[in-house]
Amino acid sequence: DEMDVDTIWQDGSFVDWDDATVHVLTHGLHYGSGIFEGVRCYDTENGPAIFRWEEHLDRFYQSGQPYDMELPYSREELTEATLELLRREGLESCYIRPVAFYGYGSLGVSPKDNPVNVAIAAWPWGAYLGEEALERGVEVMISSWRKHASSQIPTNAKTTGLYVNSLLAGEEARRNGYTEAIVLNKEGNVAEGPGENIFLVRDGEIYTPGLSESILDGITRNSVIELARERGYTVHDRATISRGELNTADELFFTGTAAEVTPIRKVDNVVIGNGSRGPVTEELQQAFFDLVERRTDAHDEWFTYV
Ligand SMILES: Cc1[nH+]cc(COP(=O)(O)O)c(CN[C@@H](CCC(=O)O)C(=O)O)c1O
Repeated sequence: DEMDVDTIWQDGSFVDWDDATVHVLTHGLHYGSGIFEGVRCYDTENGPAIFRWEEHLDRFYQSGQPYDMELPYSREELTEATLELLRREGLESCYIRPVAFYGYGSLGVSPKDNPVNVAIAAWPWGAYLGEEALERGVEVMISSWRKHASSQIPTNAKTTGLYVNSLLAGEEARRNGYTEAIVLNKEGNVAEGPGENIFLVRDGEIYTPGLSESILDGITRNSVIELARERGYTVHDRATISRGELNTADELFFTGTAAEVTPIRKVDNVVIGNGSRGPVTEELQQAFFDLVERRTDAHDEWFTYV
């Protein structure tokens, strides 16, 4: 395949990439009844290392909870399968995609006794929003689609079906010539990106929406908050950010496993700060990459070496 990866772990065994298929009457395909994770492995000075695997695994199991979806594999089994997959494929810097879903059985909204299927794939994945984005930043649009409220669907679960909200918002932005969207919540305050959390810098202090704003509890978000506080920044990690504050921000940036730390340089064609990566963003982006590529021995407990 084009990703130059031959095998996928599926329901307990390693299968050829082309054979990793499901039945068209799979429950998850019809009703979005699946959960997934996005994890990065970095090629570090001490060899390939998966960033915060334990926290991603925690969230993977937790994401199934609202749907009574119990994964039929232990943490050890999923961890060993992932390490074995990366070793077999000789993957060093890569993106890991665990997914679980109600499988083939009865149809109808209730998953009844349909099996829970689990797969883990991995492939090389570069800068999520484009190589130049990390340095120059991206131009975003505030989507006309709002984020679903956490009272309607648990926004802290990475539910596959929910990502049609992200698709609607992100494609609307790209259709209009922007790279990515910002999604407001039903109160009209800032939630996050379609696949990223968002941070705002103003007068040297850092703000990011909290869980009450209907966001995903991002692992990169939490890591960057810790890195910022270690560097003496005041971080308001349960902020309510109004739409208007985006325009008067000194700096804005996205965080995510795929997006890493991506500056935002324009919102709806309004220039943010100096119109490129801001100084605080650059400092935290550099700290993040120094950390994940192990040019520092800080937070070694965040790394699972392959
Ligand atoms: C809605 C959403 N919010 C925030 C984040 C950042 O969370 P974290 O990765 O734990 O820092 C992600 C991850 N988005 C994943 C899926 C991207 C995709 O295109 O699929 C990712 O970054 O892997 C989200 O999907």
